[in-house]
Parts: sequence; C-alpha cells; structure tokens
Amino acid sequence: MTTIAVLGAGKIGEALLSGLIKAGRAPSDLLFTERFPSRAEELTKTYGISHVDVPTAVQRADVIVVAVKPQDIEPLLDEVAPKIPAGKLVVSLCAGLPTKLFERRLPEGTAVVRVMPNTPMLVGEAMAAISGGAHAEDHHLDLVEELLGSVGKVARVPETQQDAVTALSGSGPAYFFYLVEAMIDAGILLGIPRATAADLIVQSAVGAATMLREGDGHPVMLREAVTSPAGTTIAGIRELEKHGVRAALIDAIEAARDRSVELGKAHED
Ligand SMILES: NC(=O)C1=CN([C@@H]2O[C@H](COP(=O)(O)OP(=O)(O)OC[C@H]3O[C@@H](n4cnc5c(N)ncnc54)[C@H](OP(=O)(O)O)[C@@H]3O)[C@@H](O)[C@H]2O)C=CC1
Ligand SMILES: O=C(O)[C@@H]1CCC=N1
Repeated sequence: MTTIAVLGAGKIGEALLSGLIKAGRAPSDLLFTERFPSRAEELTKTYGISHVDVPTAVQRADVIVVAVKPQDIEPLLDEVAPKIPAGKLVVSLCAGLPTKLFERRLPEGTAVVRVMPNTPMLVGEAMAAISGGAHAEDHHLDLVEELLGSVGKVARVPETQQDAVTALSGSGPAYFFYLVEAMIDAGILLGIPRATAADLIVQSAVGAATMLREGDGHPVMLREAVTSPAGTTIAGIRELEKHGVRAALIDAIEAARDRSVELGKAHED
C-alpha cells in the first residue's frame, strides 16, 4: 500500500487525511507532521494516524504532501531537502507555489505534482486540479489522481492555469459560504428565525448545486426557469444587477488569481 505523509496538518491537511480515511484508506498508511504537540495529539486521537517528525515522514512515505502555508515553505524545504531520499513523489497543495520552486530545492529529478484542492474533501466532494512538474511522469499523475479521486473530482490542467484554478475552485467554496451567509442574514431581516432561514437557504443551495451537476441545464437556463414574468425573482435580479454583483464576483476572482501569482513570485530566485 502507498504510504502518504502530510507535512503540515492544518485545515487542508486535515481535510485530506479525514477524506482519505472516510474513503477507506487505513490510518496505518497515513502519517503527518505538525508543529504544535496539542494539535498533533488531537489529530492522532481523532483519526488514529501517527504523528512523526519531518525526517521520518520523508523516509517512510512514498508520497509526501506539502500542506503548509506558502509563507512557511522555505523553512520546511530547508528541513526536507537534506533528508528526502531520491525517488519520492512530492505533492504540493500550496497556493501560488510553482513546481519549479520544489524542483530547485529538492534532489535532482524529484517528481513534483502541484495540486489545488478545496475543503469539500472533508465530505468526499472536493474539486482538485493537478499539474505535473518537469520530472512528473504519467504514473505519478495517475497516482495523485487516484488518491484525490477518492475524495472528489479531479481535473488535469496545465500548470499555467493553476493560479486561476486556485481563485475559482480553491477559494470558490468560501464565496459560496459568503453568499449563503448573506442570504441567511436577509432571512433574519425579513423576520425568519435563523435556524429556519439556514435550513431554507442551505437546502436551496444543495438543490441548485445538484441541478447544475446532474441536470442537463445551463446555469442561465436554470435561472430563467425560476424567473417568472412580472414575478418575484426578476425584482431581486434587478437589485443584484444594480449593485454590480456579477462584476464584483468577476473582480473578486481576478483579485484571488493575482494574489496567487504574487504568492509564487515571493519565492522566485
Ligand atoms: N484552506 C483551504 O481551503 C485551502 C488551502 N490550500 C493550501 O493549503 C496550504 C495550507 O493551508 P491551510 O490548511 O488553510 O493552512 P493552515 O494554517 O490551517 O495549515 C498549515 C499547517 O501547517 C503547519 N506548519 C507550518 N510549518 C510547518 C512545518 N515546518 N512543519 C510542520 N507543520 C508546519 C501549521 O502550523 P502552525 O499553526 O504552527 O503555523 C499549520 O497547522 C496552503 O498552502 C494553502 O494555500 C489549498 C487549497 C484550499
Ligand atoms: O486562501 C487561500 O490562500 C487558500 C488557497 C485556496 C483556498 N484557500
């Protein structure tokens, strides 16, 4: 069985570990590193996986998943580079960081796959995009696709698209949560109790997402089917247009893409 080590088990590292266990992977095939002993203890207790130090992780694992913040990558690479044996597969989940950063710092020929996942990994509904670096071969991409395929959907994209993907599907869940939060607030304004408003909106979001994924409709057609002549929906849509919500979303996603590019530039030679 492939042994996987997650370096930095924060929010996304934990989402991956939890998703892999829910998908049937044995906890004994998983390792993680963490800086805070109390956090490590909590994860071991919850998932039954072993907390190890970085040298042990890179020795024992076949696949080394880097899940620290981009700002923490340099000290981690200082620790990993002298210890990692040749022939390991390194998978980076870090926003903005190009595969060539890892290739420059790790032993010559190390296979690196850049992945942009998202937190719905926790419930087996991730969207992950993967791109191989200079030494990643098809079998490496196949292995990463199989691993992430057990916790959601996987797309292969050219690495040049990863900053845009980060903005769309990496950050994307946050924008949906933000919309849901705002819609629940609207319910409160209209006098609906918070719990009822949350039920109404969350189930509407699940229903809409299911129609988008499973139906054969285009989002425009689906929206038109809700929008009756002289009805309620068009009265709301007019307000969304007046407030520039479409342009705001486009600008938001462009800003997220630009931030991803900036995070990568901070680690250029
Ligand atoms: N959150 C998300 O939705 C997504 C995040 N990502 C990417 O995943 C990465 C992690 O993000 P996220 O999980 O949100 O961040 P977190 O801060 O929650 O997780 C990072 C974890 O790594 C730990 N860490 C830092 N340095 C080391 C080290 N040298 N050795 C061991 N552990 C270390 C941190 O510890 P400490 O708390 O002490 O700093 C923290 O627990 C980022 O690069 C991000 O771009 C990608 C897709 C989605
Ligand atoms: O906000 C971030 O930087 C990370 C990357 C994508 C989602 N969360």
